[in-house]
Amino acid sequence: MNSSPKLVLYNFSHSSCSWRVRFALNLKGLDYEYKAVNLAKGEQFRTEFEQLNPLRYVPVLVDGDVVVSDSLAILLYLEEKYPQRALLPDDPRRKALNLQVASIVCSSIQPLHMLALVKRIEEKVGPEEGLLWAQSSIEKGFFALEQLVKDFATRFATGEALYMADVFLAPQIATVVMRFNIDMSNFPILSRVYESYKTVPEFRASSPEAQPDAGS
Ligand SMILES: N[C@@H](CCC(=O)N[C@@H](CS)C(=O)NCC(=O)O)C(=O)O
Repeated sequence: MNSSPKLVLYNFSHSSCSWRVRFALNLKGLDYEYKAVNLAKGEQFRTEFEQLNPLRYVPVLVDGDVVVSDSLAILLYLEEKYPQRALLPDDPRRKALNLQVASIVCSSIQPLHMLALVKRIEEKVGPEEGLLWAQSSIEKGFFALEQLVKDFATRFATGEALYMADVFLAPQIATVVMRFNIDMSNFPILSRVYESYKTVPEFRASSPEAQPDAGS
């Protein structure tokens, strides 16, 4: 009998950061308990959640007595503790490329278009400025990513297999297409790999619409 406690993921259906972790858990075949933190209702500010992550952001993974927040940290933790279905290649060059893509998405793109920031810009600078700021930040990042992966991308961002770069890119592209009306024709490589992601069952199963809190 497996005595390990079940993993618990505190997350929100429509959060792209949460989507990365759901996608990785699915790829690794890890069962987890879904705990919804409804960001639209401000549930990240509840005391119980703040005790798990004082930054009050989702996702947070709980694995027994280990609590990890921040999607990149969670992915690296999962990779070490649950090495099945590796999300980082052995080759140091491709491994670095995967880490670079993941880091760019989570530190140089997503934080620049998070809803709290966009709302603040709309309030302080002007109603149209939030969307324009988000779009220019996303496009700058996507142009850089296109350059970065151009010699490696085939079916997926860094080759024929799905790796960590894809785990970060797939929800990122899906989210900005839906939310920020990004014209993906400017990004032919990202568009091509995005078409591949849409056929991956583990990605589809991790999408916002497939989650128990999708309608909330
Ligand atoms: N670097 C963090 C960022 C986490 C983050 O920005 N989470 C957003 C949702 S994608 C959030 O919880 N926002 C709540 C808020 O802004 O109050 C990660 O990758 O997990």
